[in-house]
Amino acid sequence: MIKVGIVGSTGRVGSLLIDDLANDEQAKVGAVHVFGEMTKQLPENTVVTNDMKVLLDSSDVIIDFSAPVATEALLTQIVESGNGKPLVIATTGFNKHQQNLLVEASKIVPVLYATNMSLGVAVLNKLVALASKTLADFDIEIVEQHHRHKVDSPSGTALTLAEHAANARDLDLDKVRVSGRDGIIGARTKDEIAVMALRGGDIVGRHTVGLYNDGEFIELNHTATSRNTFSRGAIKVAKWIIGKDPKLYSINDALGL
Ligand SMILES: NC(=O)C1=CN([C@@H]2O[C@H](COP(=O)(O)OP(=O)(O)OC[C@H]3O[C@@H](n4cnc5c(N)ncnc54)[C@H](OP(=O)(O)O)[C@@H]3O)[C@@H](O)[C@H]2O)C=CC1
Ligand SMILES: O=C(O)C1=N[C@H](C(=O)O)C[C@H](O)C1
Repeated sequence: MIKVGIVGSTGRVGSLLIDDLANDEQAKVGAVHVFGEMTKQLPENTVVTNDMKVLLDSSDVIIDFSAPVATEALLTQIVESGNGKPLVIATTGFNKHQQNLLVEASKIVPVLYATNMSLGVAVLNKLVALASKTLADFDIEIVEQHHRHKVDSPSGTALTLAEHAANARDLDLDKVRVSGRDGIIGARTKDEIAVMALRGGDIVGRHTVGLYNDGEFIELNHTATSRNTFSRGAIKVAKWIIGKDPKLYSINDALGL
């Protein structure tokens, strides 16, 4: 059995990972990193720790749905020690330093980073690239909606969708991204890509990429209706990444897209 180590094990998705792994025939929970208190019943012999080294030593692969500072501690442990285990990183909201650490860690162990672990969003990214390139005159606007507890904005998925749109048009997203409109801001500029966030209730995750022109528009939408979509997607790619060479992989590599 593959022993999975979980960072963010007490969280909304981490908790589902524990449930999904209890029903998996190839993988089980080997160890959990606990920051606060673990109240959930764990399988017998699960290693419970607040030490990233112990977590790594007790696991064959790590799945991380946590917070940027927690992922940073995991990555730092690997970069400073020069060894570790394959990583599946799903946490969003990283700063530049944390993004660099991800790249450094991927020179030591295989790392798959995906801002969204669903098959649907992986395909949506491709559709957005195609539509953005083909419909070159259309205005691109992205809206994401999430539950009231989400702490980062805009979502990692929305930023990844925006990157696909910008890259397809040879634009630098940092230069063209708009994150708010308020007051007499002037007319929309041709290349800008707005990424707007709504928060409320228990919305699992909804992303809409609109391409608007005079006389017609297209809206490409993905809605996650269950958080298990993410936990099960992460378990699938965790099985795939074991045995791979150190490198930064995308979810498309794992899904063969
Ligand atoms: N890529 C994808 O498909 C998806 C990504 N996500 C991302 O995953 C992350 C987690 O989401 P979600 O489960 O909803 O969040 P939660 O807030 O429910 O869970 C966060 C987890 O991280 C732990 N944590 C927080 N701070 C620290 C810290 N300083 N050190 C160690 N552990 C810490 C929490 O522990 P404690 O309970 O003790 O506070 C908790 O276990 C977010 O970044 C979210 O955007 C979410 C869904 C899908
Ligand atoms: O925090 C969440 O819930 C989600 N976060 C991810 C993101 O920021 O894109 C993925 C998903 O939309 C749910």
